[in-house]
Amino acid sequence: MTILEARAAAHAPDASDDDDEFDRTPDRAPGLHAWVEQIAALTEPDRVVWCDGSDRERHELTKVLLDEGKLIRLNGEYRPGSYLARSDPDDVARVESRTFICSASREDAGPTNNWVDPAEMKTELTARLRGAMRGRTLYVVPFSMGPVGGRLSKLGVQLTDSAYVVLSMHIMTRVGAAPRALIESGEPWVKALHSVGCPLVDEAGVRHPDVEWPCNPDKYIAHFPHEREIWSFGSGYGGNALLGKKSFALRIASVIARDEGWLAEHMLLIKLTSPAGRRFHLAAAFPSACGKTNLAMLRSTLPGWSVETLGDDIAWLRQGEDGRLWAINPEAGFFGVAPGTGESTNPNAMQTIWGNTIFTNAALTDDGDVWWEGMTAQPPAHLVDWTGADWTPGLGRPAAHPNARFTVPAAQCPSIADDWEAHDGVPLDAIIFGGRRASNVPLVLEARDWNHGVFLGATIASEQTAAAEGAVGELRRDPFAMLPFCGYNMADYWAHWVSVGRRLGPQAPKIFQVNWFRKGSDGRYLWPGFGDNVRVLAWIAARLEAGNAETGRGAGDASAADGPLGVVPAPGALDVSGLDLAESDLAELFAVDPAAWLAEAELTEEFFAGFGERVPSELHAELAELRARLTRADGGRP
Ligand SMILES: Nc1nc2c(ncn2[C@@H]2O[C@H](COP(=O)(O)OP(=O)(O)OP(=O)(O)O)[C@@H](O)[C@H]2O)c(=O)[nH]1
Ligand SMILES: O=C([O-])CC(=O)C(=O)O
Ligand SMILES: [Mn+2]
Repeated sequence: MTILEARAAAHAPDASDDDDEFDRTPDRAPGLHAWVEQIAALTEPDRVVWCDGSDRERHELTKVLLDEGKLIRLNGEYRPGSYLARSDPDDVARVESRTFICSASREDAGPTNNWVDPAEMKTELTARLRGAMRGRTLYVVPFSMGPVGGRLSKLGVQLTDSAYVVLSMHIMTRVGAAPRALIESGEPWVKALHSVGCPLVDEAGVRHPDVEWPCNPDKYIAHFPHEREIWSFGSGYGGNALLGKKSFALRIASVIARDEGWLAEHMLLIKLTSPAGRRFHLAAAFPSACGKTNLAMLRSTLPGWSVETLGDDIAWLRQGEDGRLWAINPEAGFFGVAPGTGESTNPNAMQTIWGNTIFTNAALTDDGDVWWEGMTAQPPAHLVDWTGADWTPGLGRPAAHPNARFTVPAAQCPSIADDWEAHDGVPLDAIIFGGRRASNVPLVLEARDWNHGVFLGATIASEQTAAAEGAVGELRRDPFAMLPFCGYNMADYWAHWVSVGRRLGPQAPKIFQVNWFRKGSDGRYLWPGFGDNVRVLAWIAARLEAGNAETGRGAGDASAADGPLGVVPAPGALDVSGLDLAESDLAELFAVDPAAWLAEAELTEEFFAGFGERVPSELHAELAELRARLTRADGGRP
């Protein structure tokens, strides 16, 4: 039965007898079948539809959403096959305060996660889910994270009562018969249950009209790492509802990775090619809305250098038979930040979203296209803003929500690498950590060794962005850009990184830290960023070449010098030719104020103390080493 037929049947008088598609599904995966039946009995949807990921399904879901007024069709002349969704104004970003890691003990979740006893959480959520899908359709969405059947790939099934979520899962993951067949053949898989928590029929059996963006003021994004399960209730927003992404590929996968000896990371993945044709694979972890998608799609301003895109948000890293660390992007699409994305900043993203794109919370132009702040230098004279209200420039409020997003297939990206779906992934040469820091953190530095790199990752702080609730601009620790995404105790996660490095030994990727966001005393960004970030990548490549030539690490060739924080470019080693960059700004980009850093070291000590005994001794040793170097740089004052 197709989705439209199922809906028609459900509205026919005697539909209830044969509308359950799953009754006619052969019971080859009793776990899956029984689970779907159990959730259907609990949530009481009008019907259950098994999704196959086909184009036909996509068209039918789109028609349903258009008919229900939940999508607006954009002008096909400008944006073929594309739609705009407007969310509830209270459902626009991830809800970290309502995100839970329900491990067996509070200590396993650690001090950075919200913890609730798993049995208690299931009892509470079961009550919330009772009848939660009344009047709606329960979609069963089998999917693969990573290419279907790939060595590093993993399987999941999302149950959801949102057609918008199914359409988005079509783009962001590999949905369909192939992952379902693997699940039915007995491969392990992750249960991902999602409901917007907004039934259309109340307890008395009275049907209520639907709304443009159903959701519930009470939200739960709950993870059960031991059972490898996700229960998400009350939100339709991407990071809370597209459960393959942050919930599975990071929170649950980080636990699987700990148990299996690999790494699930909040990292973009790129291939960098030098003028001499040398190729480097780099992964970079930046907190939400701190430049991953932009770096992943970088268009080089340095002649001869190029960047190809492999992934823009998540990377799974695993040691290969050759002893090196190999990486895949487990996703199939991009869920990118729209504001700030324009021809001048990210032309590859602008070309990627030429069509077949779902926009959420963008503004609508009078001729049926989308617009957001930063798409063009001048806004159109009139828009309908993300809330559906009329908008004209000068109103003093943005037309698009600051966390407006585009959802688009990765294959449409003009800079996508040929091998982005390679089953074994790509061998990694370097790992980069970064954050949004107006002060203190230099443009780039290189870790002295793996453990120093783990220390750099563990101590990242970044200014809050609109990607999650909270005060934008406030500085917070975001170790490894994983603060909201680590599915277990963050200190254990650091220890896991240390142990992975030990296993990789000399084959480990080199580790770097970058900061595109340093500001001058006048408040302007000191570094041009975007395409010019390739200049930093070129220096990193030079360091990788130097590392290959030498046996050891650290400074020791013409490209680098030793600094208190790490290895930095030697004078002249960073190519800034043709940039309008004052000598004083360049100096400021690398300035290290030992007093400010000693104060930051104090805060790091406090931060580590919050994790107690579980912090690996290697990180305490790195902190001691940092303080010693800073004290020497400060003229030896204690
Ligand atoms: N000044 C400056 N801004 C940048 C740079 N790179 C990205 N940005 C801006 O930072 C914001 C977020 O960039 P994204 O690339 O979407 O960030 P992200 O890390 O992919 O965000 P998530 O998808 O939320 O994880 C956008 O407004 C960008 O325009 C840069 O090099 N310099
Ligand atoms: O997960 C989301 O909602 C969007 C995203 O990429 C992030 O916040 O890091
Ligand atoms: Mn992104």
